[in-house]
Amino acid sequence: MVKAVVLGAAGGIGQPLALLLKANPLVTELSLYDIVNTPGVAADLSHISTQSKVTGYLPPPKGSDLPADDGLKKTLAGADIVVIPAGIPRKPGMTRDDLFKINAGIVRDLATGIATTCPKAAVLVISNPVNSTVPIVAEVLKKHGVFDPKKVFGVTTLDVVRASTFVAEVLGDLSLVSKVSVPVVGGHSGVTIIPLLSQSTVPLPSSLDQSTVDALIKRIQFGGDEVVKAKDGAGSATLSMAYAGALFAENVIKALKGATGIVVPTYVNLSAHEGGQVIQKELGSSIEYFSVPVTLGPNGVEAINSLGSLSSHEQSLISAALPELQESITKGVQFIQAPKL
Ligand SMILES: NC(=O)C1=CN([C@@H]2O[C@H](COP(=O)(O)OP(=O)(O)OC[C@H]3O[C@@H](n4cnc5c(N)ncnc54)[C@H](O)[C@@H]3O)[C@@H](O)[C@H]2O)C=CC1
Ligand SMILES: O=C([O-])CC(=O)C(=O)O
Repeated sequence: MVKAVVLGAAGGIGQPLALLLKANPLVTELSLYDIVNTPGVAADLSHISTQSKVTGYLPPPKGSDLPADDGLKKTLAGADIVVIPAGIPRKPGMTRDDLFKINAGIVRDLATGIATTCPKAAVLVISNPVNSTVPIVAEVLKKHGVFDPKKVFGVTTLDVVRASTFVAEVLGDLSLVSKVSVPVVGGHSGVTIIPLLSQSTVPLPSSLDQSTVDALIKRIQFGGDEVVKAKDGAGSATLSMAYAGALFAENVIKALKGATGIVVPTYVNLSAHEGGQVIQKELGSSIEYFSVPVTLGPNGVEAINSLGSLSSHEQSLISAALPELQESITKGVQFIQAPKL
């Protein structure tokens, strides 16, 4: 039995993500929460002929005697996995960090619901800026004494999905896409996104000139901007993100149910894991959060794996990413530990 929850389920990502989870035979119960429209989305999905029972909740109406988190808590009760795509998306000209002002508070409140209702659930954070929202979730859970570093994940799967697609395009053969896997490490914004092209399962030809490789790295790092620009004010990636989020959620669910050997990059707390401490040493940095290849297991993160052998260019990309990543992590941690009045 697996109860999956989507918080922000009526949004651009939330709806197609909920659809993909409803279509997933591993999910037996699907519960949806948003501040608008969830009863309609849930009713619509509930007619799909798969086994999962679907429910949708809202906050109580204005003037209600019910506590403000009543709908949230009903949604979260008994959850095994909670996926969070709640919050505003970018418009052209904005950075992901520009979303912090609004999304930090949204994620904090949702994390409080998780801490008090389903503290053992796996929490998959999609809301941007992921580099800060994951530390926010962790700090809220710590405050309630229920933080399990094995169970909090920043979803960076879209970067991995993009890397496969763009590499296959450069190779000139999209049919290769299912064979191409590239670890993407670091964080989830601009220069903090570091595709380890030297470890691509389908190697790039050595004849490829450096400017093509540089352009490929840049396209993976700024793939989100490509979509924001094309949507021209109507938001950011939603469908590809729903695909990526459902893929990552499925891997977590499979591992929770006992599947072994699933290795995926995800943005996690490093210092809580032995393998994470090894990476910190390798990086020469005490950075607390980093996207790394992780082995999943029945308790969440089973092990943090090595970054593997890096080219000197990849090492320099990591060095360039660390200051921005550290700043975003500190901003998220301070938002909970030392909130400004
Ligand atoms: N991690 C990643 O790779 C990616 C992350 N994102 C991020 O995902 C987030 C959502 O993006 P979209 O779905 O396109 O936005 P959207 O605006 O279409 O949907 C967001 C939903 O969140 C809901 N919401 C707002 N406050 C809430 C609250 N307190 N509780 C519950 N729900 C609430 C809204 O009502 C809305 O339905 C954005 O922050 C975006 O930047 C987007 C693409 C990729
Ligand atoms: O670019 C954005 O704002 C949304 C996002 O995180 C992505 O598409 O990678």
